[in-house]
Order: sequence, then C-alpha cells, then structure tokens
Amino acid sequence: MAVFKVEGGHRLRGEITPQGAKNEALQILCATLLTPQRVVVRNIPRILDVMQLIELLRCMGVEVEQLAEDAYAFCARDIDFEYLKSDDYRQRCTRLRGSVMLIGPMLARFGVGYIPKPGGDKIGRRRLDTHFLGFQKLGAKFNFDIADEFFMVEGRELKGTYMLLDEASVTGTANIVMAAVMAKGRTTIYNAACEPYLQQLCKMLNRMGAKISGIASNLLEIEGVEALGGTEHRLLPDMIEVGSFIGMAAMNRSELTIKDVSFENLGIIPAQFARMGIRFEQRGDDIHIPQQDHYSIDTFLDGSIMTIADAPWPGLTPDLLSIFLVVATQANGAVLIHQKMFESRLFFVDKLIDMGAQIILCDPHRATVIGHDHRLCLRATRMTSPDIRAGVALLIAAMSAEGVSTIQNIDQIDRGYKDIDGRLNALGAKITRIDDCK
Ligand SMILES: CC(=O)N[C@H]1[C@@H](OP(=O)(O)OP(=O)(O)OC[C@H]2O[C@@H](n3ccc(=O)[nH]c3=O)[C@H](O)[C@@H]2O)O[C@H](CO)[C@@H](O)[C@@H]1O
Ligand SMILES: C=C(OP(=O)(O)O)C(=O)O
Repeated sequence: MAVFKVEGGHRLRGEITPQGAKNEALQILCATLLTPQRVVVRNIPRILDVMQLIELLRCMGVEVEQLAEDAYAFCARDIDFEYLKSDDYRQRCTRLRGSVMLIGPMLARFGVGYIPKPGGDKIGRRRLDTHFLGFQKLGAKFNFDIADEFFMVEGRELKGTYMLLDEASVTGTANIVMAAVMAKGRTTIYNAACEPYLQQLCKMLNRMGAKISGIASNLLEIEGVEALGGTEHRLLPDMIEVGSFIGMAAMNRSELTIKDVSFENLGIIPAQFARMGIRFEQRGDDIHIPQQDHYSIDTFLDGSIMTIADAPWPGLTPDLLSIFLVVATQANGAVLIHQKMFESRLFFVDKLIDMGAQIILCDPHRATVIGHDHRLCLRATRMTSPDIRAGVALLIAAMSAEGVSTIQNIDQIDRGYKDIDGRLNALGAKITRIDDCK
C-alpha cells in the first residue's frame, strides 16, 4: 500500500486549477447508459473512483474512447447482462459509491437493473432506501437479497407519479431522475437534492431530450419522453477540491490562486471560509488567497461559539467539514464542528489530537476545536487516511506540522484528488509518494 512522506513547514505559492468534480463525474458517467448514442464528457478527473467507473462501463459493454487526457466518448449501444451476474461486476461495483447510480439508467432503458451493495467511504450508515422507494413509486418491483447484498429492480413500464423523498439523498435523487426520464407521464420529485452535481446532470439530460424543470430547486418535474440521444457535457470544477485548497492555503499561511473555480456554483462555501476569518478575493472566476499569519473565527451575533454544520444543498456540504475542522486547529478562536449526516466521519480527530491540536470530540457527530493561532506548531506523526476528506485534512495537518509525517492508505486520497502530491509539490510542498510500502 502506497504512503506519503510529508515534510512539514513549507509554504505554498502559485496557481492551482481544480480538477473536474468527482461526484458530478460519477452521475454523468452513469447517465451515458441512457442512450445508444454517443455522449462526450470533458474535464474528467483522473482519479481512482472515476477511472474505476469508466472501466466498469467498458466491462458492461459500453464502447469507451479516450479523446484527450480529460475527455472520453461513451456509446452504450447495448449492455452485456451476462456480465452483470459475474463476480467481476460485483467486485468492481463494491469499489466505489458511484456505482449505485448505474441501476436507475439500466431500469429506465432496459427495464431491469442489478447492483451489489456499493462501496465508497466508510463514514457511517449509508442507507439506500430513498433510491429503491423511488423506483418502486415508479412501478418497479424491488428485490434485495440480504445475504448476498444484491439489489434487483424490474419494471418494463415505469409510470410517472408524485413522490416526496424520505431524505434529500444526492445519489438517490440522481438515480430516481434517471429512472424517471423515460417513464410514461409526469413525475414530480419533492425534497429532491439539488447540489450543482444534480443541476449539471439534469441539464445534460435535457440536452439529451429529457424534459426536466425545477432544476436547482427541491421540486423537480419530469415529463417522460420516448428516448434520449447523444450530447456533449463538461464537468464543473470540483467544489470540494476548491474548498480543500482554500483551507490548505490558510493553514499553511500560503499565498495561492485557485483558477477557474466557477464561483457561482460554490454556494455557501466561500462565505463559510470567510466566517473562519480566512481572507480571499474573487478575481474574475479565480479565488486569490493572500498570505495571512492569523485568521480569527467569528462568533455568532450574541457572542456564542460558532457552529459549522452540514446540511443538504444549498447548505454546507458534509464533504468539507473535515477541512474546516483541521483549519480551525490553527485559527484564533473556537468552533463547534457538527457533522449531522454521517456518524463516523470525525474519528480522525484522534490523530490531530496526537499532533497537538486542541479538540474535544463531544460525540460521534460533534467536535469542539480551540485554535492555536499558530502559537504552537502541530507535531509530525504517523497516520492512516480513513476516508477521502479526512485523508486530505490529515495531509493539510502534516504539511503544516514540524517534522516529517507519514500518511498510510493514500489510495483513499487518490480516490478523490488527482495527482495531489505532484500538484502540491509544484507549489512548494514536500510530499514523497512511496509505492508498495510494506
Ligand atoms: C458519490 C457521491 O455523490 N457521494 C456524495 C453523496 O453521497 P450519498 O448520495 O451516498 O449521500 P446521501 O445524500 O444519500 O446521504 C448522506 C447521508 O446524509 C444523511 N442525510 C441525507 C439527506 C438529508 O436530508 N438528511 C440526512 O441526514 C443520509 O441519511 C446519509 O447518511 O452525498 C453525500 C452527502 O452530500 C456526500 O457526502 C457524498 O460525497
Ligand atoms: C464521501 C465521499 O465520497 P463517496 O460518496 O464516493 O464515498 C466524498 O467524496 O467525500
């Protein structure tokens, strides 16, 4: 398993361009199954999860052509349903969360879909009820083999209907939208998730011939159509990478320009960093973070300790809370980080505490952080990346620490961040990747 050796204390300087969005890529790639025609996708990030999904599509029988470093064409003329019964299919699906979104398009186009329990970050319970309740509302039959952890849906004649989702699930909404685009009649989805990932998916589906309105809201109306055609699509920059870089610059007292961030699609993210006391400037579509020796966390109006909590979009994405947490360890002031959605995403704070951070883990969902204001430097240590975002939070901590840290299990980071060591080293970081470390 590869590891990173990180020599701390090197400030960053320069420009960095975010990769295409991981979670959007996973939706868009699954949507290519909805048409026998060619779909071209650009700005695809070369990260483990995305490359694995492309490979999975290929194994399913989709013709995949690489057009450029970050552009691929997909043509899903047919699907090899025999392959879907194989161990190989099962193994590949369990490597990533995004594979769950293959089932909605399969159901829409072929009337059946199979999927094993997907993989992804082990960050707490990750139920799939919303997905399958939605398919059932559309008239599909659902079968779950609990021993085998295998989901099956069947429905040759899906019918549009009204549904109120039991939660605003991101992948659940994407799956149901993709299942509904070719259903007979009108589907109304209330309490839909509406992250930019979903907005992008719906826009792409409309370009393919779908009739979806209410995009960017939690009320989607879908008028079913007979068939979808090909299109071209460009992924947005990854807002989680943008947030990670803002946090990294602040914690390492670095000057950084993040290029082409698609500011209008960042939602509340910049404002939340501003509440952490981090200064930045919007320059066209870039974000410039000046070098700053201190940043002071706001309090609430009544003077009480600020809370940073996740919420469905347009609230703050849970995928950035680990970054806010690590950045707070060197802020002036205190903050309560409240991870409402996932119950196992904050345990990595143990490592930060070992490094000298002042954190009290109140319970699995809440951690109070009292910043050092750089009066005390974190100490280097040996750590393991438990999930994508905690992995990057630990990387940020290691980059700011005194001495050389080791981060194991960096595959977790590679799942979501393209060539992170190469790109950060180009800005002045000292990160060495050691492959096949025993
Ligand atoms: C591949 C992909 O796109 N993964 C993202 C997707 O995962 P994913 O689609 O799996 O996550 P969901 O949106 O389904 O739900 C995430 C968690 O939040 C809880 N929940 C969800 C909605 C809600 O209104 N209330 C609530 O408590 C769920 O019970 C679940 O535990 O969305 C998550 C939430 O933004 C992100 O962390 C993941 O990076
Ligand atoms: C939780 C995440 O990913 P996944 O849903 O793919 O596990 C993430 O991107 O932070």
